Amino acid sequence: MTRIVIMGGGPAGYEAALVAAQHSADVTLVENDGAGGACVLYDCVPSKTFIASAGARSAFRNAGELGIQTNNDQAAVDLPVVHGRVKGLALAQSADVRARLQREGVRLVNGRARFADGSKGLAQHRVVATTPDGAEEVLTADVVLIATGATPRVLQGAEPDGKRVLTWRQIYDLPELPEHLAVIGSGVTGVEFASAYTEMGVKVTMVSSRDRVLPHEDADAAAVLEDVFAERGTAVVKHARADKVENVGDGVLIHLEDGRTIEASHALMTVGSVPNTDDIGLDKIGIELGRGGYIPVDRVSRTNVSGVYAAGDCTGVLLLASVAAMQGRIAMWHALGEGVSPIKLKTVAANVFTNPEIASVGISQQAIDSGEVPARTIVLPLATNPRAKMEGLRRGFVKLFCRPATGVVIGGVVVAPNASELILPIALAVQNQLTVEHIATTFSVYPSLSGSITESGRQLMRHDDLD
Ligand SMILES: Cc1cc2nc3c(=O)[nH]c(=O)nc-3n(C[C@H](O)[C@H](O)[C@H](O)COP(=O)(O)OP(=O)(O)OC[C@H]3O[C@@H](n4cnc5c(N)ncnc54)[C@H](O)[C@@H]3O)c2cc1C
Ligand SMILES: NC(=O)c1ccc[n+]([C@@H]2O[C@H](COP(=O)([O-])OP(=O)(O)OC[C@H]3O[C@@H](n4cnc5c(N)ncnc54)[C@H](O)[C@@H]3O)[C@@H](O)[C@H]2O)c1
Repeated sequence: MTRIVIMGGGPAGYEAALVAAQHSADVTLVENDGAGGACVLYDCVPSKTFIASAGARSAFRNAGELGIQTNNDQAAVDLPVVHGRVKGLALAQSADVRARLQREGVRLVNGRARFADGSKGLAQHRVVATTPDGAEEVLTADVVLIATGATPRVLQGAEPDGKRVLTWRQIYDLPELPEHLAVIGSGVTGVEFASAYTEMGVKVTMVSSRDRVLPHEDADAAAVLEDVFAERGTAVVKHARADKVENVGDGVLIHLEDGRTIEASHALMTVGSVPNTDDIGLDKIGIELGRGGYIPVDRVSRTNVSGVYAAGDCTGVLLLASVAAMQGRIAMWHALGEGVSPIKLKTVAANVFTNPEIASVGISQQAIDSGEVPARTIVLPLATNPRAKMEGLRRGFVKLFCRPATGVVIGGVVVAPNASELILPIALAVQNQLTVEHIATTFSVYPSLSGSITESGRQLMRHDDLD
């Protein structure tokens, strides 16, 4: 029986463990914090639960436009209930993951794992698990999966204190909503929290080191978000790189590299993550870290060391729970001799959980505009969609990209409420090389936002006919 040791119990680790157990391997998973990992306990699950409460407040406040008057247009936030719900759901989800792993026969060890091989190049590996009480257990493995995830990046001079200078893992301990929150870093994490706190009624200032928010996402989508921020009074300070963040007692003072300063009551640091790779004994087995401290892997999650795989945020491939889980599964299928397809990043669907949401899949508009990928494109503003009009939605769009000659769908972007749900038909098309004709001739419900997706297909098809 193949002995497998997994270091870390986030989506990469636990999904791998499930696959390995289903293939009758002997699986031990060593996890430091709790089943589900940082994804479930501190990052993805808590943030999306918080965002759900923020969205409920917005829906309540916006009901007036549709003719529904509420008695209290302020829609008060009961923060202990919101935070209690966030933490409760995270713990419940972690317990579910734990129960599932145990049901499938995975052995769980609560502790910190590190390699302890006596020399490099061995056929079997030794992993030492140190439990919270300091006890050590030595595990021998034919295959090891490193799935240790990542941790919030700390800027020197802006060390979080948990009171006024905060990481996203500390905000759910605040007794009250911040009066004025400065969100430092305008990547996905930053804009999600800026959007959610704005919806909660908090004054928010975004500190963006670039000329726009979401520098890695679709530029038109980011522009919609900036418009929404402007309409709701969320300031975006651009070309602003924070050098130092001071807790000045009754607030924070943010010093920018160019000498400007920004005052706020609290600062939320969303300046990225660093992989958890520096104290797990990689030197003992001969893995050299790549740029940013990530573990280099190939498309079936192999490291350069035989029998050692890595998956998830510690590899820096695409920092998403879905990708982590797929890398983990692929690692186990490969290690256990199953037929496996290398991971295909061009088909990954992702979503930014702002209001409106921004979902995307496949080739980007930027790759098309730069001439890297030839494509025909269409953009349909949601304002033309009957369902959007009924629901009072003014912003958002559907974009669809296809190959010029064949009409095969190669990507798309949706900016809409629930874009995370609407992207699936485009993802399905990209994954299965469907054409715009397939999309155009599929029935969508009338009236529905997804009608804009089938209409995009029809508009691109019309170009086809003219070719
Ligand atoms: C605020 C935020 C929101 C996000 N929202 C989304 C989202 O909506 N959708 C999405 O797809 N992705 C989201 N992500 C990204 C997603 O959370 C990560 O991609 C995902 O958690 C990666 O999973 P992982 O298994 O690699 O690592 P993790 O979830 O980080 O789990 C790794 C675990 O390993 C443990 N560990 C570390 N070292 C050791 C050791 N030596 N021994 C034992 N255990 C160890 C850690 O304590 C941790 O529990 C979000 C990220 C952030 C920061
Ligand atoms: N909905 C989701 O799926 C979701 C949510 C959150 C995060 N994630 C994933 O996690 C990954 C990390 O995202 P992230 O937003 O946490 O990190 P990031 O690295 O993408 O963004 C951090 C931003 O902070 C900026 N920054 C760095 N130092 C700064 C400084 N001193 N002052 C001002 N700005 C500074 C950087 O320029 C960057 O734009 C992403 O790949 C994302 O896909 C996904």
